Amino acid sequence: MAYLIKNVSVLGGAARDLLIEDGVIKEPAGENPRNIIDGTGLVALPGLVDLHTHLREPGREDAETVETGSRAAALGGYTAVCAMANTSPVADTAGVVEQVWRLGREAGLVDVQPIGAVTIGLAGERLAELGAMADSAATVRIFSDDGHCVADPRLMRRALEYVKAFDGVIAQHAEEPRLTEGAQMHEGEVATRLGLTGWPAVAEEAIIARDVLLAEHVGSRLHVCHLSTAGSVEVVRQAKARGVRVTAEVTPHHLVLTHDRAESYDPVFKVNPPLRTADDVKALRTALAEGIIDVVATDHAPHAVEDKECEWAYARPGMVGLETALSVVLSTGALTTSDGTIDWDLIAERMSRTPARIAGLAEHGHDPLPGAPATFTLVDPAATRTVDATETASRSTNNPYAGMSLPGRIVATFLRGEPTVLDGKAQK
Ligand SMILES: NC(=O)N[C@@H](CC(=O)O)C(=O)O
Ligand SMILES: [Zn+2]
Ligand SMILES: [Zn+2]
Repeated sequence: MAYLIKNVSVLGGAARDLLIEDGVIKEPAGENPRNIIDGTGLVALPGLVDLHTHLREPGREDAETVETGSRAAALGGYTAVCAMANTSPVADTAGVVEQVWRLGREAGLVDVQPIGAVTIGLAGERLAELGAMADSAATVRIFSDDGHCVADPRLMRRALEYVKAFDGVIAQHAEEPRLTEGAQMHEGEVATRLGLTGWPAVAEEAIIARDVLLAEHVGSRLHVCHLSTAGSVEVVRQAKARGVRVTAEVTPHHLVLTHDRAESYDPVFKVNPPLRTADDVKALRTALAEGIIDVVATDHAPHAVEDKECEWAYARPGMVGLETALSVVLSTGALTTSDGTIDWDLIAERMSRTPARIAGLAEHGHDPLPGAPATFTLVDPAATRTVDATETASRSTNNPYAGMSLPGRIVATFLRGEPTVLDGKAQK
């Protein structure tokens, strides 16, 4: 079906019309199609790409499935998500990554690109079959033991060496396990006051420092998951200045929430790495604007009610984030031009083009202009909404923004010319 989008601003530019036909964007000419979308006041962005999503299938379909997570992603303006490997069974074989990839195709809401585990069962002892996953139908290029750190430096080195052959990348959950035993939240004054065991910033920074040296030594690609401290920013800054092939992501929640949220003892705020200090938040925003942090990635981590609505110490870490990511980023004002207006080009860079490039997703990250694949999203930047945790396509409601008023609303999302979202509603 063809669509005509009238009067839409592409990346903040002057209003124009776009024809969506045969899976691509065209210059409108001749007879107009019957389906017309009024784009007045809307901004077209390349479909967002998430490098870090937990879809929970196989194994915890009560918390999320590939389909429900894909729907949440489309509603958040995403057209591709990279699915983390910490499922049950773990995505550490060609069979499991192909299963996730196939479920994503069947759901048809976003492209689901599986991430493969680095080590068998995420146990940190033996390398998984990285080559078989790379050669599989899922063509895995990103490998991660996320949820766990590849703590053994020899294994990390081997993994970096191995993926170099096919330009793969190791995405590290940077957490020195000996420094975070029993940790419940960020190590600092709030943890001291609440009497909770702390997760010190240096547990993250020490691993990132080690890994950039390993990546430099091997000449391979390292990606730092959910970077959360000002010190980590400095380690990455120095490594980039030396030419190390390192990229880094920040989550929306680490850009707005701080460790004092734990004072509520509400486990919805329990997450790894933990919410940090206001100074860290400031440093992360600046680093994202500068490009020391390359991308925003959601770390969408849905959890079933019984794993969240319990005592803080027993609750699983993680929070949902796909449906609110763009709004949260807009709310920070971090990606603005010198006159304070939203820098849509920079948003496209951090949330679509760069993640697409890191993941090797050639069909994503293209500006929505004639000639490009019709894989894009339409945002209403003037809209505001109050977040309701239960109004979600996700199976889980562990939403830390509940009750907050956030700017921006996704009006439509298209994947290869097919609408996955129209009028803010999922089409499948
Ligand atoms: N971020 C989290 O707190 N939890 C993630 C794992 C992870 O990203 O480390 C999860 O799988 O629930
Ligand atoms: Zn992690
Ligand atoms: Zn994660």
